[in-house]
Order: sequence, then C-alpha cells, then structure tokens
Amino acid sequence: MITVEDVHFSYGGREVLRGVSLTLDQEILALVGPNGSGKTTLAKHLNGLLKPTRGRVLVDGMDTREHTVAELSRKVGYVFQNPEHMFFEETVFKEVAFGPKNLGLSEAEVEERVRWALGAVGLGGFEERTPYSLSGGEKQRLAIACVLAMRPKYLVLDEPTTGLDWKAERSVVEVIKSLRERGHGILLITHDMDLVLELADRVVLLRGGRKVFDGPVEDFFALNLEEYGLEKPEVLLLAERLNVGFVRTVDEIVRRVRP
Ligand SMILES: Nc1ncnc2c1ncn2[C@@H]1O[C@H](COP(=O)(O)OP(=O)(O)OP(=O)(O)O)[C@@H](O)[C@H]1O
Repeated sequence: MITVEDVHFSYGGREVLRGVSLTLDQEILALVGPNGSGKTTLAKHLNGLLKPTRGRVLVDGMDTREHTVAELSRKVGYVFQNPEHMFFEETVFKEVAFGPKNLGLSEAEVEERVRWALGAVGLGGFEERTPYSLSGGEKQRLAIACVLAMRPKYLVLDEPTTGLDWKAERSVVEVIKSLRERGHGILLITHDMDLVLELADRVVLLRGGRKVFDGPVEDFFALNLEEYGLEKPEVLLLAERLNVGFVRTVDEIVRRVRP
C-alpha cells in the first residue's frame, strides 16, 4: 500500500499541497481537480520525484525521503503526460529494454520482459519501429510498456488519454483495465469524467492543494460537481432523469428500464 500522510509541499515559498493524506492499494484511484490544484505535484511524491516539505509518503513501508527515485521506481512506475519527450532510443525494443537493462538483468530476462510488456499493451510486432514513427496512441502505450517492463506494483498515469482519438483511447483504457485485473494499484490523473466513471474504484478530489473529497466513485458523482468546475457524464444525467440509480454505462440503464 502507498500511504500519503499529511503532505505539505512548496515550490519556492508558495505552498501548493496543504496537508494531503490518502492511500493507494490494488485499485484504480482517480485523482481529479481543477487546473493547478496540485494533482501532478502530489503524484510526483509517490515515486520520490518530489519529497514532502512536511508529512511523509510510505511506499509499502518505505519512506520516500530515505530512498532514491531509482529505488522507488521499481515499485512505482510513472507515465508522464506527453510521453513522446521521453523517448531517446532508435527502436521500440531498445526503448522498452532500457529500464530492465539498468536493473542489471540478463539479456534473456530483458528480452522476456520487453516481449511481455509490449504484448500487454498490444504493441507486439512493433519492436523494430522507431518510437518517433508511432501514432499518438501507440506512443502512449509504448510509454506504459516502458514502465511495465520494470514490473512496478503501482502505476501513476498522468492524463493517459488526452489528445487520443476514440480508437487509441479505447486501447489505452483496455490496458488500464487489464493492469487492474493483474493486481496493480493505479493512480489515474484525469479531467475526463467519462473516464472516471468507466474506470475508477475510488476518487480523490483536490482543490487549492487540499483534499476536498475521498470516497467511492458513486459518492463522488453524487456531489454537486459544478461547484468544482467539473461536468457530470451524460450517462449519469440520463440515469437521474430516469430515476434508475447509479450506473456506469448506457447498457445498465437499458437493463434497468426494461428488466
Ligand atoms: N516546477 C514548478 N515550479 C513552481 N511552481 C510550480 C511548478 N510546478 C507546478 N507549480 C505550481 O503548483 C501548482 C500546482 O500545479 P500542478 O501541476 O500540481 O497542478 P495540477 O492539478 O496537476 O494542474 P493541471 O490540471 O493544470 O495539470 C500550480 O499553481 C503550478 O503553477
């Protein structure tokens, strides 16, 4: 489990996290909130990229202040927004192999991990392509594969579907679902409320560096979201009109109105 305990953080003299606590277990936790509310800053605390000015973060009991990013990255993989800036190898294979090689694994083990990670994100057969030649959705999946090859227990995904077309978004969503099924804990940063509805088990809402909500996805969508500048998914507006209770999909609505 990852435990964030009363974390404060300042850039220069400006405090942008003001006492945030949360836990992440084997689940999809959506981290939402307006621009500038501190989501990315908080997420960077999970693998030690940032260390709290006050409070602490424990990753399976390891205090992030006492461990390097390299050590913590074995447990917590971080997929950045706009991952194309991350790629520097000539081929997809080498790109994914980079992390496991640095772990000092044998060539056979590295190869096994690369094949597994590329398969997991549906990029088997792309090994010899240049990362730059991939489409936006393929780049996003390559970034996830690079992190998966390190076999981290937890993953932070920062806006993983932003800018993707429908088909590319669907394949990234399927990857995220399969990661949860494999028992990973996932922190998903997103502004997309449809994605939250589809994927999240739990939601944490930040505003002005403070946590203003932490609970099951159903309770989150019962909030007055407009107050936080967030829009309720249409599926839920329709479910409310039809008085069928909380649903995640149109199919569920149909089943409830026509039993
Ligand atoms: N490197 C930095 N130096 C100084 N201030 C920063 C830095 N990074 C972020 N900030 C500030 O910290 C606050 C929180 O930023 P952060 O990126 O964590 O918010 P966010 O919720 O992820 O926003 P968004 O939804 O726009 O991605 C913002 O006011 C931002 O301007």
